[in-house]
Amino acid sequence: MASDSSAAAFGGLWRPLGSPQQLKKSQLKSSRWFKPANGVFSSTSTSVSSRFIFVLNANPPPLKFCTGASSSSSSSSLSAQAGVCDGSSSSAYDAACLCVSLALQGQTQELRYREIHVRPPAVGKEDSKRNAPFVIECETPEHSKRLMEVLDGRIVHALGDKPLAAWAALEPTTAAKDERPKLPTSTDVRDLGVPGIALVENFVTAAEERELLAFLGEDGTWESLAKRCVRHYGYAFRYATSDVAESPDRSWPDAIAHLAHRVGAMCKSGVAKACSYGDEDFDVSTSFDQVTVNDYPAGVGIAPHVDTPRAFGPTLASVSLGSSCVFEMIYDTNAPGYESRTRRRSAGDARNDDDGEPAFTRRRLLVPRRSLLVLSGSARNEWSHSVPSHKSDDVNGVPMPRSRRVSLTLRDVAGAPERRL
Ligand SMILES: O=C(O)CCC(=O)C(=O)O
Ligand SMILES: [Fe+2]
Repeated sequence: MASDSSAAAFGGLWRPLGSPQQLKKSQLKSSRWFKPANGVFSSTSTSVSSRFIFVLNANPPPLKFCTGASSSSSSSSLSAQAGVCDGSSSSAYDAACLCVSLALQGQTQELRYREIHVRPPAVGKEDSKRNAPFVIECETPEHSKRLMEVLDGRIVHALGDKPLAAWAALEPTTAAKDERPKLPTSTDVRDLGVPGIALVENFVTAAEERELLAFLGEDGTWESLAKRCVRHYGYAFRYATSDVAESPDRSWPDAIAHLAHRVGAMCKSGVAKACSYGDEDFDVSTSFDQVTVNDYPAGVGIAPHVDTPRAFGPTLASVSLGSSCVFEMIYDTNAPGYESRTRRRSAGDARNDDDGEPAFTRRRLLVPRRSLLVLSGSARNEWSHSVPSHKSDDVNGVPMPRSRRVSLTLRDVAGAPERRL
């Protein structure tokens, strides 16, 4: 954190926001970025790369600020970035540049603008102007540390009616990432501590697995995504808008109908409930009318996400074929109601906070080949799920090589007028 004198150095433009806790951003869904304990680097601090991430947490107002207001000796070298912005689509980017420029002028004279690079968020994201994470690349880790200290937990006042809050975190070096203690992997959902999750092992036999894979190999065409192929039954899923087609527009072959019926019956029978953690969160009323098949090459996974509740009903089910894998469930503890929903904490909680409270809780579950995984309640709506991309999963110290994995995700299209089952 910068000292009080920095506020004067910034001509009153900045003030500390109090606890950086207020500025934690939910989109930082992994513990990749971190802050040193209490904002202080100790000899045991993780070593950092030259990059840090920087988030502006409000819609940037049209910037009225102009170069004339910054009359420090270094302003001439910075003025190109601190110019007037008309509030158009690039305003978040300009605001980030401006924040960094001010930080450089007021605090770290020896840093020059040419030594950093602000990367705007990926183009085309609808909300890129709000909560936009910027990656700042400095020349050295020392520079990134100093800039983070200056920017983190600050609010910019002179940019218009709406203040912009800044939240920053550092990137650990690759070596430091490898040094982190490995999270334990649960082999039983009841040890996982994620309410509303069930795992039914050996849900399909080896013969059924062969038949399903043979059927999928012959049936229709695959759609290629960046690293995996997908196919949909019942309703198409549109990745660009995270939505499904309005009415069923895909075939519903017998093999798929049979599987959907079996999964639905398993959920209703109470067997899935018996294999679950957190019964009261477990909704078993679903009939499945949409199936997405994911075909993952060896080592490929899927990024953390919550299946959009707008499109899909309260229960998700996934049947794993061809390979086991480790699922990672992530909960953002800054979301309201964390304590009441998560009844246990384990030594495996990932911590990237600076006051001992975990900012994100991460749990790992071994999902065996031929099993049925069911997500409902909190597990479906509040925890994001992912399959991290690894050639080999570490299961409590034992390497488990991953081969090609085909999963069938069964869902119920929210509000669909007709039910197939
Ligand atoms: O591969 C899996 O089991 C999960 C797939 C998934 O999360 C999805 O399709 O939304
Ligand atoms: Fe999913």
